[in-house]
Amino acid sequence: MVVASPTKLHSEEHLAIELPTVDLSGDRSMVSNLIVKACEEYGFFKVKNHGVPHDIIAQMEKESFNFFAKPFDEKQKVEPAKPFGYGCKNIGFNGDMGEVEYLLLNINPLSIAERSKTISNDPAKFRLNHYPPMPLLCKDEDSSPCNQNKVGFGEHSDPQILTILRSNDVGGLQISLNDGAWVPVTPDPATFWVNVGDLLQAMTNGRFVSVRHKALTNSSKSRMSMAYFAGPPPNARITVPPEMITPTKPALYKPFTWAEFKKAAYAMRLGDRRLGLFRMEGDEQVA
Ligand SMILES: O=C(O)CCC(=O)C(=O)O
Ligand SMILES: [Fe+2]
Repeated sequence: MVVASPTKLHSEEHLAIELPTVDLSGDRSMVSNLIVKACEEYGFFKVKNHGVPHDIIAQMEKESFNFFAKPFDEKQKVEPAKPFGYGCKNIGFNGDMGEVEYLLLNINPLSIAERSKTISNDPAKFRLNHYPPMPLLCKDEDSSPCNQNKVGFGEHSDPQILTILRSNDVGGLQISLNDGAWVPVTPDPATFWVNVGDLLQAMTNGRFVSVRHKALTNSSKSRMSMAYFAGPPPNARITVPPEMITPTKPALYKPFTWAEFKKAAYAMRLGDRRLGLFRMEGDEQVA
């Protein structure tokens, strides 16, 4: 893995960074070390040689495009996304909007939970996001060229343990570094991205970072992303292994259950820092 030092691009807010890539066919202990480092540094990494057959992914992408190409009335015949179904522009329940339409699906219960003690199928969420092409926005009323991509999915972190994300070959995803700079993620349809979610940040006492990210639309091409959100069972208590709590690194968060966290998250806006609600008393940090 090579992580190049950041270099400024022409646009002030974007950094060109080579994000960590983990080759899952590599030596297991090396793979683990790379994953830990990536989760600490970025909360985000790419996996290659993941073993999911290309033709299955291609078929899923084709079926997803077929669904979103249907007339709006027809798509609306699917249940509204509460919690599973079709949604358009409205993201969540608190007024967040984006240039995205999506399908939230439940996952075959046998597929994941049988293989994992931590990840639950209760309910497991799979999300298809479709970002139709959108004309560029103009910055000001003056004569400067129109060069701003519209936001498809606004800035947020994912609440679960981790997310496995994949898109077609159209760019748009950006991740935020600790200092707030945005890094565009180069699309790579043969690979998956893994995002650390809020729960994993809490479970590691802040050692792994829940990556903030957003997706912009493209001006001429449709973008399609697929995300699997891995969460625990609702009554799971989110705790930190004792060895991760030390005098110099005291517990950052009060214990909570996933059900409590979800309830709090559903009452907040997409971009709110939910973990802030569970910080230990007297800790003035936001998340
Ligand atoms: O479309 C993307 O690449 C990101 C989507 C996303 O962040 C989400 O569904 O939570
Ligand atoms: Fe996300």
